[in-house]
Amino acid sequence: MNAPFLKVEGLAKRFPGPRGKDGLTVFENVHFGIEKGEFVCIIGHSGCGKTTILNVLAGLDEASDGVVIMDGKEVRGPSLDRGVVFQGHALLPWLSTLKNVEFGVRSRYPDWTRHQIEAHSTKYLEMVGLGHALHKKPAELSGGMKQRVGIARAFAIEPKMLLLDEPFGALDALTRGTIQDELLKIVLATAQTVFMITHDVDEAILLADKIVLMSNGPLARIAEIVEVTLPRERSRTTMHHDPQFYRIRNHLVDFLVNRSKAFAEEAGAEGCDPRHPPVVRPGLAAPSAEIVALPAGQPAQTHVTKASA
Ligand SMILES: Nc1ncnc2c1ncn2[C@@H]1O[C@H](COP(=O)(O)OP(=O)(O)OP(=O)(O)O)[C@@H](O)[C@H]1O
Repeated sequence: MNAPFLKVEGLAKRFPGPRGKDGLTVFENVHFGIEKGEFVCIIGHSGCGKTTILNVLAGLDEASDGVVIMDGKEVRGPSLDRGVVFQGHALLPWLSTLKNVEFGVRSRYPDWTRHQIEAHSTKYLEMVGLGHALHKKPAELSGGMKQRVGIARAFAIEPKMLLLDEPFGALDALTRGTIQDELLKIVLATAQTVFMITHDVDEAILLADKIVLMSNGPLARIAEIVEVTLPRERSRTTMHHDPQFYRIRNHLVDFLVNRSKAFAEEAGAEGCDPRHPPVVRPGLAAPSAEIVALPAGQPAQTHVTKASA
C-alpha cells in the first residue's frame, strides 16, 4: 500500500523532571497518516498533547522520538509548505485586510505581478465573506472577521498542509457557526489537506473526513480513528436530520466521557497495536474481512477495522 501524504511514525514527547526526578511523557507511540485532500480533526482532553503534535507537524517543535514525513520528506522545521492558524489572529495591525493576505501570498509566490497577488488575495477574502472589508485595518474588524482574515491568508498561501489549532475557540457560537460554513465551502472548493484541533464534537463531524481520538495524558496515544461516514457536502443546519450524525456523535461523546481515561488499560487488554490504531465507522458494518476487534465498552453497532497508517 502507498504511504499516505503525511505520515506520523512513533511520535513521543517527554519533558525531563527537575534534578533527577521523574519527567513527564505527554504522549508516545503516536502513529497516523493523512491522505492528500483529507480533512482530519484531532480530539482529546486538555493536556493530552494535541497542540504539541500540531506544532511538531508544523516544524515549530521537536518530538522526543519519532518522525513526520510529508510528501516524502521529513519535517525538520517550519516551511511555507505548511500554513498554521492559531486561536489568536496574529494580523499585522498597520496593514489592511487585503495587504495582510497579500503579504503571505508575495512570500509564497515571489515571481507574481502585483496584479496577480491582489487578484489571488481578493479571491480568498471573498471566499470567507470579506469582499466588502478589503481596505479595513484589523482594529476596525470584529474578532470573527479577524479570524476570517487569518483563514483566508492561510488558504491563499496554498500550503501542502494546513494546520488549525482551535481556530474558532475564542468566538461566540453564532460567529463560529458562520465561519464553520465558510471554512466548509473553502475546503470543498480547494481540496486543501487540513489537520485541525477542536474540542467541539459537532464541529469535527461537520468538517472532518476522519477524527483522531486521543486518550488522556500523560502517556496519551491514539485510541481510535473515527471515519465520518456522512456525505461530504454537509450543512450545519441539516446535518442533524441524518440519523448517522447521532451515531457518530454518540460514539465521540461516549469516548470523551467514558472511555478516554480508561483507554490505556483497555488497549493493553485488547492487545491494540499502536502502529495501527483501530479505524471505526460508528453505526456502519465494515467489510467482514477487516473486522479485527471491538474494544470493551464500545457501542455494539460500531465496527472496528485495521488502520492503514
Ligand atoms: N515546557 C514544558 N515542560 C513540561 N511540561 C510541558 C511543557 N510544555 C507543555 N507541557 C505539558 O505538555 C502537555 C501537553 O500540552 P499541549 O498544549 O500539547 O496539550 P493539549 O492537548 O493541546 O491541551 P489543550 O487542549 O488544553 O490545549 C501538558 O500537560 C503541558 O502541561
